[in-house]
Amino acid sequence: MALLESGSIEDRQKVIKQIGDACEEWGFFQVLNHGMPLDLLNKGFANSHEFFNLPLEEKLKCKHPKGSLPIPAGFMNDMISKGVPDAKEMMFIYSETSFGARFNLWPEKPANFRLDVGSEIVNAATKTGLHMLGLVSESLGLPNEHLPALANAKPRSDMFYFLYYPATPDNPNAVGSTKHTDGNILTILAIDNQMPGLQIWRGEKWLPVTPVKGAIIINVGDVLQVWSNDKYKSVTHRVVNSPTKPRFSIPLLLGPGHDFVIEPLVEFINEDHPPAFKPFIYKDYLLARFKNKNNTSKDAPEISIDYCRV
Ligand SMILES: O=C(O)CCC(=O)C(=O)O
Ligand SMILES: [Fe+2]
Repeated sequence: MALLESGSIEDRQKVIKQIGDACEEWGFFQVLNHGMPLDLLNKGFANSHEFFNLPLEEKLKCKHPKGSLPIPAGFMNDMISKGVPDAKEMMFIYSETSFGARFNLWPEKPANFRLDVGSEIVNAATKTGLHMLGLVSESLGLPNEHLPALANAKPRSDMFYFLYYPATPDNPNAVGSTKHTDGNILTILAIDNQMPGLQIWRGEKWLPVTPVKGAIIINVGDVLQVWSNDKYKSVTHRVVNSPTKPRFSIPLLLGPGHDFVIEPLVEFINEDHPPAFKPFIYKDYLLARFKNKNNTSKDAPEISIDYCRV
C-alpha cells in the first residue's frame, strides 16, 4: 500500500487493480503498509495473551448468561458447530458506534483492557477497515467514498473478536473455527506471530493462508458479495489448531448499518447480470446466522448468503 501514497498515478491504479483481482479471484488478500499502527496491534496481542492466560474462573466473570442476548458479547468458551465444540475461546466486543455497544462486558484484568482495546484499538482498526473499503470501492469502479458511505448507516454492526486457539496435543484434528463465510462487508484480520492455521476452501480442497510479517489479511464478506452482485466472492474458510502452539488472532468484522437493507447495487445490474439476491435487512441475516450457529444439531442446515438468492 506504500505505493498508494508515494507512487505515480499508474502505480496507484496497479494496486487498486490487484485488490480487485484478489477480491474476484480469491476473496482474500494480504496488505503491507496498511496504516494500522503495529504498536497498537502489539498492544492488542499483549492484552489478548494476558487475558486468555488468566484462570478460567476469572475469564468467566465476563460471560453473558446463556440465552440472555440476541447476539453474544464478552467471553465465550462454549461455541459449538454441528454438535462438535469449537477448539477456541473468544472475547467478543462491539465497537463504540455499534448497536451492540451496550451489551459489552469488560474484564477487570488486564487493567487497561477496556481503554486499550475498547477505544484505541477498535477505533484504529475501524479506520483502517473503512480505508480498505474505500480502495475496494475504487476497485469496483465506484468513487472511493461510495462503499464506506453505505457502510456508515447508523447504528453500525461492527464486531471485534479476540480469538485464542489453544494448542491441542491430544487432538491433531482440532478445528477452532469451523468452515464458514463471514456475514459482514469486509474482515480485517491480524494474526499474532504469523501463526498458520487459517485455510480457504478452493478447488475442492483446503489451502493454507500463510501470514506475512507485518501484514493484515483482508477478506470479502457476504454483504460485499451481494452489493457486487456476485462479482466479489465471500470465500469459505476455517482455522485449524496446532498440536504444539497456541494461536491468537484479532479479526474486525466491518459491518453495515444494523437496519440497513442489503441488495445488489444498481451499478452491477444489467441484462447479463440480473439481481442475484433478494433485498434483506442486515440484522435479520445476522440473527439467523447466530441462531443457526447455536443450533447444536448435527443436521442443522447452514445459513449462508445462498438463502438470500433470487
Ligand atoms: O482466527 C482467524 O484467523 C480467523 C477467524 C475467522 O475466520 C472469523 O472469526 O471469522
Ligand atoms: Fe471468518
